[in-house]
Amino acid sequence: MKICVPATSANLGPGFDSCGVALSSYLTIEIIEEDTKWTVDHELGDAIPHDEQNLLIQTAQQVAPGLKPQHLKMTSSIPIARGLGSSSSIIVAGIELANRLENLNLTERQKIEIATSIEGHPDNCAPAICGDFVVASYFFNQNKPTIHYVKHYFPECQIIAYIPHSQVLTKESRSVLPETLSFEEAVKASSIANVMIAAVLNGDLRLAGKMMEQDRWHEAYRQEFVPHLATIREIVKRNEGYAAFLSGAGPTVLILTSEEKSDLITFELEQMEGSAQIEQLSVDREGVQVF
Ligand SMILES: Nc1ncnc2c1ncn2[C@@H]1O[C@H](COP(=O)(O)OP(=O)(O)OP(=O)(O)O)[C@@H](O)[C@H]1O
Ligand SMILES: N[C@@H](CCO)C(=O)O
Repeated sequence: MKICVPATSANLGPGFDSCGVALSSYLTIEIIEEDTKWTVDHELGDAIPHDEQNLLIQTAQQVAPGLKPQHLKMTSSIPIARGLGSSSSIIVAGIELANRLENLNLTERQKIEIATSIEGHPDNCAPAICGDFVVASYFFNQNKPTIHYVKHYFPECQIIAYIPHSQVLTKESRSVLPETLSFEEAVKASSIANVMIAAVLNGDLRLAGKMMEQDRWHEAYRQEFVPHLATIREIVKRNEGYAAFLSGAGPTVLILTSEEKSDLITFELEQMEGSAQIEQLSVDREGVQVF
């Protein structure tokens, strides 16, 4: 059995902690055999545990405490701590691992609820589970966690990810956010997000892109982690791309463009100073899959 989970890009500018899109880069978990202890074979570096300390196993055990240990193989093309949902991908894989090994028959909603309670916000894990574009809300109502979510088709476009080689942990990137915003500022920020979402639903990426670049919730506070964002925005604007915005907590910047502008924008990104990997991606429409 193989579990395959897509990368995700959260926020899309003003959809902070709420909107996300699944992308064509994947984490794959393969069950090799039942064993006497948990082992995770991977080549993702020394910081990622090979034993039951791995977040994959921790999550699976949280969902199904009596799980029998397995020998697993993990491969991933989702870079860690770059803003492409690596932590959500592993949490979603852990939930699916427990689901399949214990025949729990978890529904899509139950998986989203579990993943969100671990991750703290639904904008990466919901699209990792559902695929495509997901808008979600998560709040506590009389101490009860409440989730609402809607999956919708994301318009066809070219997606370019500018992925710096340096890592930024979500925790670190959230620590610079303000604790409060004024009522006036919150109304502005929310109206921009509303138009962004409505434009995506209408298939109007030109308008959606304008709104994606007008975020007022988080990007301004995170500038220290993304000194490259301003230059990328100039390149995208000059070449009439749709938008460039911080992917999740950064430092990756996601660029949306039409097919005809994609090669030129990619070429200009490659000429930029600094070390980054540039990948052309597409929208994953399926979410987590088991083969
Ligand atoms: N394949 C993996 N196996 C085990 N743990 C992982 C794996 N991938 C990510 N993690 C854990 O998730 C952490 C990174 O999560 P973090 O939320 O900081 O970044 P991200 O999910 O890549 O970015 P973002 O949430 O902004 O999209 C890693 O430090 C590690 O603890
Ligand atoms: N909405 C989250 C996504 C990263 O986990 C953030 O921007 O901090």
